Order: sequence, then structure tokens, then C-alpha cells
Amino acid sequence: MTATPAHHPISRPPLLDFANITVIRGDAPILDSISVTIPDGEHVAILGPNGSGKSSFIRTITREYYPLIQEGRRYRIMGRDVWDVGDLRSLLGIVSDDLQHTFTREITGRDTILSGFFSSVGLFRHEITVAMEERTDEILAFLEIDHLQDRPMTSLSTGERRRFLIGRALVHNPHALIMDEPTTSLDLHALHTFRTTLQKIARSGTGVIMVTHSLHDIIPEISRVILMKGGRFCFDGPKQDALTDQRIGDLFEVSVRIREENGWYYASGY
Ligand SMILES: Nc1ncnc2c1ncn2[C@@H]1O[C@H](COP(=O)(O)OP(=O)(O)OP(=O)(O)O)[C@@H](O)[C@H]1O
Repeated sequence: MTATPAHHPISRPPLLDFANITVIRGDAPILDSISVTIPDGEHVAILGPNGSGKSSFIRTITREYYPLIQEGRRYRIMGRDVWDVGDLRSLLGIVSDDLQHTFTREITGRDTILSGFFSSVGLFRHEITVAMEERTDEILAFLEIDHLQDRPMTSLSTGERRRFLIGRALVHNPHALIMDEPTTSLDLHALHTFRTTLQKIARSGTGVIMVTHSLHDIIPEISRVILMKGGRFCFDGPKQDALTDQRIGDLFEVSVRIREENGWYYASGY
């Protein structure tokens, strides 16, 4: 199935086209003069230590945080400077812990996915069409979670809940799935299932953009890695150039050895 949009035309504008993006919170910049262009459909990881500004960067994409208006600023998403925030968020599939924490009521997995059509947390008096039901069935099958669809979200494990949130994010065939620390609190089995799901999504044509502090989140399909520290992007380039002993050691301020195995990267010796 095309759970994700293999049909997006090739000549789309970049997903993100940012220049000189600075966000101030309190009295200090939490994002400091960030410039980055991410083409539509590209898979990118943004790797950085705790407090480096990764979540703030995601919140700037989703317009929860606004950058300063200053000379040379470019704040363009999918070719546009001005967005209705609801429209923007439905074209970007966002999966974050912030979102997961909002699903605390007794809502089933299926209804969680359906609620993505309305950008709501749960279903109220929303009119569900046959097309929406069919799309939900496709997504459930694609993510291999159909057997869990009638269970309340509160009874599902963290990994299972996360897959339903991905399903919710996929309803509109988003240009990209944007994830914040997607594997936090997953055990080895859940991690394996999650990574397999993510690889499937990446291969189906949807861009995968994730912020993380773990090398093991970087699926082989991700070829570009941005290193982030102190609210700045300090490296942006091919994965094999980013994930070196020296660069990762400097990033996390610890001596580390990086090993690659079948496209996956591991850190040891710290
Ligand atoms: N609304 C806010 N008000 C004040 N400071 C903030 C706000 N949001 C973020 N910060 C600060 O900005 C810095 C970056 O935070 P952010 O959550 O973006 O980092 P992170 O890289 O996602 O961290 P982690 O890996 O621990 O989740 C931190 O020092 C944080 O305290």
C-alpha cells in the first residue's frame, strides 16, 4: 500500500528553507542563527546532546516557537512563508513525546488514527467518511497494528502507542514525518519493531526527519546528519563524515569509538 506519498512530484520546493533563524527564550538564544535547507523527501537526522536545542528546532518548524525578525532571515516551509498553523501541521506528520502525553483519555488506537483527519485528540462530533475509514484500514495494515486497533491507548505499551501516533501522522500523506526522540523508553524488541516501521516509511517516499541523541535511531536510509550543540548546527553533511570518533566525541564531550555495521552506527568506549 502507499501509506505514504510515493506520488509526490519531484519538483517540489524544499521542505525547509531556513536562513538566520534565531529563537530567544528567557534572555538567551536557544536557536542561534540556524541556516538549513532540506529538500522534500530527504531523510535527515539532527543529532545533539541534551539541551542542545533539538526540540526547540522542531517547535520552530511547527510554529510553536517563532524566530526573531532580523536581516537575512528566511523562514520558508514547503515554499511558503505564511501558513495557517493547522494546515501546516497536517502536511507535516509530527510525532513527539509532547503529543504522546496528550493521549491520556480512553480513546482506542483506531480512533487515535482517525483523529488525525481533524487534528484533534480524540473524536467528538466529527463526521467520519468511508474514505477516512478506508485510509485508516490501509495505515493499520501498513504499520501492522490492526490487531491492536480496538484497545484503548492507555492500555498499550509505549512502543505500540507510538506506532498509532505515527499512523495518526500519516493520514494526510504528509511530506515528511518529523520525530522528536522517537525511541525514548522502547525496549529492544519495541526498538526493533519501530526501526523496521520507520525504514518502511522512509522507503515508501515520505521524508523522515528526526532529532535524537542516540546513534541507534539513525536508520540506514538516513544519509545526511546534522550535528547540533548550544543552539547551533555545527556540522551538516554525509552521515559517514558526521559519525566519526572525533566529531561525536567533540559533540558529546566524551571520548568515544564509533563503529559501523551494515549501515547502522554504534558508539562504545565511553
Ligand atoms: N520555553 C522555554 N523557555 C526557556 N528556556 C527554554 C524553553 N524551551 C527551551 N528552552 C531551553 O533551551 C535549551 C534547549 O532545549 P531543547 O528542549 O530544545 O533541547 P533538546 O536538545 O531537545 O534537549 P533534550 O535532548 O534534553 O530533549 C535548554 O537549555 C532549554 O532549557
